[in-house]
Amino acid sequence: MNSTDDRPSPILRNERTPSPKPRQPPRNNPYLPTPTEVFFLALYPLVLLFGTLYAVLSPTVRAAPYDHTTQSHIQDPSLAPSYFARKNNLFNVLFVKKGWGWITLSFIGFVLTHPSLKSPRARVKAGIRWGIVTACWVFVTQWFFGPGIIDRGFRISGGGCDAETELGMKGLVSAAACRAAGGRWKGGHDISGHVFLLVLGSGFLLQEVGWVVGRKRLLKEERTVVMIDGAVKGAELEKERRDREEINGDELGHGGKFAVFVVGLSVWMLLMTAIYFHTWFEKLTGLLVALAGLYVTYILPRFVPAIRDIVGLPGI
Ligand SMILES: CCCCCCCCCCCCCCCC(=O)SCCNC(=O)CCNC(=O)[C@H](O)C(C)(C)COP(=O)(O)O
Ligand SMILES: Nc1ncnc2c1ncn2[C@@H]1O[C@H](COP(=O)(O)O)[C@@H](OP(=O)(O)O)[C@H]1O
Repeated sequence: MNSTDDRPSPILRNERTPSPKPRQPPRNNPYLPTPTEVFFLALYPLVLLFGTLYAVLSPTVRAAPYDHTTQSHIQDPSLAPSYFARKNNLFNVLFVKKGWGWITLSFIGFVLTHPSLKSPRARVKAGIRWGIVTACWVFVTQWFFGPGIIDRGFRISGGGCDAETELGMKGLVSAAACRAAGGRWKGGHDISGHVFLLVLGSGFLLQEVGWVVGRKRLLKEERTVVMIDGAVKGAELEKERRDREEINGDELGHGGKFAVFVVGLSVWMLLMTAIYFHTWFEKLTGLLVALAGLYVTYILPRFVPAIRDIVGLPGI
């Protein structure tokens, strides 16, 4: 025999041959959304794509006169292609224009009524995450050490207020100030505030409600987290023992149902924005800025333990 191993075979040695280990499915990547999250996130670009294609292909929408400066159809009810193409439609005035208020209200309703969120610790952490997404909303749409990021982006990309040159009025650095002075805010890249708000707000509610309510029933998959020593573990490991003794937390409840209604309405209005307003590129940048906010709030803490200690993860 040519073999260099001159020990008797395992059978002769009376040793057990090692049984092959059952194959574990590969762990989800802590730096990326889980497959279920990817499924829900993919709905946003699909809605935007569908709306944009619908606008291009629909004879009614194509035939309606369009103003490229305001990025909307002519608002005269007899010329607008649909009720939803008008800025003064009730859904826009009462829902989207007060959008962050509705998102906040439904979130508070869910947190205060759901049995899984009874512990003060879970409520405080959920409140901190609300603070982060709210800060994103404030910075992008309202104020960012001066004008919000949308208004700053508009000016940086070459836009401005025509009243500044035509009427010689200085300092009209936001769309609101420009319009208040009777000017037209034109010429720049106008990140869609509607797309941003609707994606950020509904994505926030889906995370907060989905991981609490669907964790046991719908989502059999695990979120993974990076521990201080660099090891990748399942996020459930960090759930407090007391919280693991399961409270019957897989029912939506009234708060959850209201939040799902707000998410549904947001997706509907997103589709309306996609069909009747903005260029495809402005909708895309609105989407990307919102996704960046969701990434910072929900994925970043999975791989930065120090941040996870403060903000937690929904449902953990
Ligand atoms: C670490 C620094 C933190 C900085 C900020 C932290 C948070 C400060 C507190 C902010 C108050 C939050 C209040 C929450 C309750 C409400 O939201 S009530 C207000 C209701 N208003 C809205 O929801 C307005 C929503 N509308 C818009 O954002 C814009 O109209 C738009 C939809 C983005 C589009 O604008 P257009 O003008 O139509 O283009
Ligand atoms: N789904 C929708 N329904 C009605 N108006 C919409 C809309 N989406 C966008 N708009 C309007 O289009 C303009 C640009 O929106 P945004 O930049 O926020 O995406 C805004 O006009 P006004 O600012 O004149 O109200 C906004 O009200």
